[in-house]
Amino acid sequence: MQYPIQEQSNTVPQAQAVVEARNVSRTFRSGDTVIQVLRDINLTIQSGEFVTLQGRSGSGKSTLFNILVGLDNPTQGEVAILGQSLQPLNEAKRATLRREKVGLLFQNAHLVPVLTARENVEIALRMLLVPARERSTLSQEVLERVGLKDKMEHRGMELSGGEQQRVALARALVHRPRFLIADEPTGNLDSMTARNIILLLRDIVTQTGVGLLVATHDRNVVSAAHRTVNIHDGALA
Ligand SMILES: Nc1ncnc2c1ncn2[C@@H]1O[C@H](COP(=O)(O)OP(=O)(O)OP(=O)(O)O)[C@@H](O)[C@H]1O
Repeated sequence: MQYPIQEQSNTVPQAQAVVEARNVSRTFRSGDTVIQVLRDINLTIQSGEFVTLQGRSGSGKSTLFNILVGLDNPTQGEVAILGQSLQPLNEAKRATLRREKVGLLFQNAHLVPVLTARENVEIALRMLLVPARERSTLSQEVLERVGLKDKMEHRGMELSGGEQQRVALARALVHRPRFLIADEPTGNLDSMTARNIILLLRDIVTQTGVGLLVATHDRNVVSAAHRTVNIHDGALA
């Protein structure tokens, strides 16, 4: 059976824009009031690039993230993932592009507590109709990659916060996405555990060539990144 996971290669792919926002603006309407939440955003993340997004609460980070992965539409401008503009695509095609090419990581791991680490990771592959044997092999490989070789058969509820976040990272990476987007991934972790996750993210970017965008207030994440962009009142500084 064919499924859309690329063959693993030891060479990092040539730099390519994994996501590109061009002149993106977003307004919301509340009664007669129009609220401008994003203003003329231009942002490109290349493959192999680790970029952080910093901004105060309410500055527009979540709104931008939703638009970058096609969960919301800009009022003006456009977004392309790997050169494919999202705006002409219908919901089903966007969902497919997201499942195949994008990895999502959040502050909370959101594991299914009664499933094992491996089963939690396999969920991402079930949605891509990957056959059972491949699901198991790919999930084991990526769990090993995030340092959980010995905990694969532990249930989500038996893992520490840092281990759960590693499983969530494995789940976000198992289908070999080209664009990984993370919202405060170290927000719930103690500083030592957070540091390990940051080093792991950096290694993964270098080794796989995934493009990574992280919204964070964590100075250690910012200093590990190649570049930081600041958002203020919906505009990039
Ligand atoms: N659907 C909506 N309707 C009206 N206003 C909205 C809507 N979604 C977001 N906003 C407003 O847009 C602004 C930016 O919200 P957003 O959630 O993007 O900020 P944020 O930077 O992610 O904040 P935080 O760090 O607190 O999560 C806020 O003022 C919010 O109230």
